[in-house]
Amino acid sequence: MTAIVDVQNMGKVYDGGFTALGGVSLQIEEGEIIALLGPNGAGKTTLISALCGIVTPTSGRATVGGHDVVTGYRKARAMIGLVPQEIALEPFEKVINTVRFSRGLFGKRRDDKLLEKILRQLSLWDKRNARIRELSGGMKRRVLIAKALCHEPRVLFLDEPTAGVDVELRRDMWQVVEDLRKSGVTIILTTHYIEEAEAIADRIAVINKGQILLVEPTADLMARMGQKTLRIDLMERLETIPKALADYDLALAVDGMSLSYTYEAGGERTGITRLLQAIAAEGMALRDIQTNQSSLEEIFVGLIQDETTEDAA
Ligand SMILES: Nc1ncnc2c1ncn2[C@@H]1O[C@H](COP(=O)(O)OP(=O)(O)OP(=O)(O)O)[C@@H](O)[C@H]1O
Repeated sequence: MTAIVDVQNMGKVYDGGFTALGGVSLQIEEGEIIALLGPNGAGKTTLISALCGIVTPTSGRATVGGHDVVTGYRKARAMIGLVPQEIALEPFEKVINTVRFSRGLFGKRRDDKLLEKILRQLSLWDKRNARIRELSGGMKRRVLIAKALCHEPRVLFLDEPTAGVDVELRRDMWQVVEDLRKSGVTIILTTHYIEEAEAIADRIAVINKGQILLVEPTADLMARMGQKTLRIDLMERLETIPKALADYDLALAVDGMSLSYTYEAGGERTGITRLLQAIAAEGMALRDIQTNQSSLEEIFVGLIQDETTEDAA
């Protein structure tokens, strides 16, 4: 299958010499949700701005739906819906008019049926005659999505869709994104919230300092890099870790009532069987055991730190 978005070695050096993108390559398949995950200043907005023709790349190339984003700008842009980070809406305009106007900007014929479908999908139909300034922050964001969708794009870019949004609204937004995917739109979103990427993306591209560090299916990333911790609660208090268990890299809790063992969840050998046998051989009685999967957050922080350490070396 050919990628609907194909980025080849794209670079961006801003006037003044700052390299915001240092040769990024990325292929996005039709119908997927991909998250560009990275800290502030990583280059996420620059990348999507370059794909939308707002920023001119200084090297490399990219196509959207087969159209070059620079030489075939109009055709490429017609396939893209962009939901910007900043909420910039006309406060006195009615919801329906602002969305209708956006469609007109793409030279598309007025289509009230389509508008109704989009506004209903985003739970804005009841608010269609409300003025923008009367809406809550979450609704305003949904108006931005409606505006981005009204020219029937096949690819939707969401630049930090839930920045500054409370937890409940964030979940609503995740549902909106999932519903949009079901309607056939390919979605590329930027975020610094790891849990957001984990919750909704099929694949995650980790980006830092203008470089893509990895692109992987969310589940694989969790499985490949995820560590698990086995917590062993003891019946009796331990002063120190017994010598026979010294090879296991165990941590003893401050209260001496539990041991923690960290292992690679995806590894061929976890060492758990041997560890439990060694514990039994020591005559230690167990109260309980539990495992805990490390979150993508820890993985992400680990990746970014590795980069920083390598830079310093
Ligand atoms: N017009 C510009 N001129 C010069 N430097 C810029 C310009 N726009 C962005 N930058 C710089 O490029 C880097 C990448 O910015 P970008 O907005 O792409 O990052 P981001 O990953 O989207 O960050 P955030 O999560 O904070 O939005 C930053 O260091 C930023 O200061």
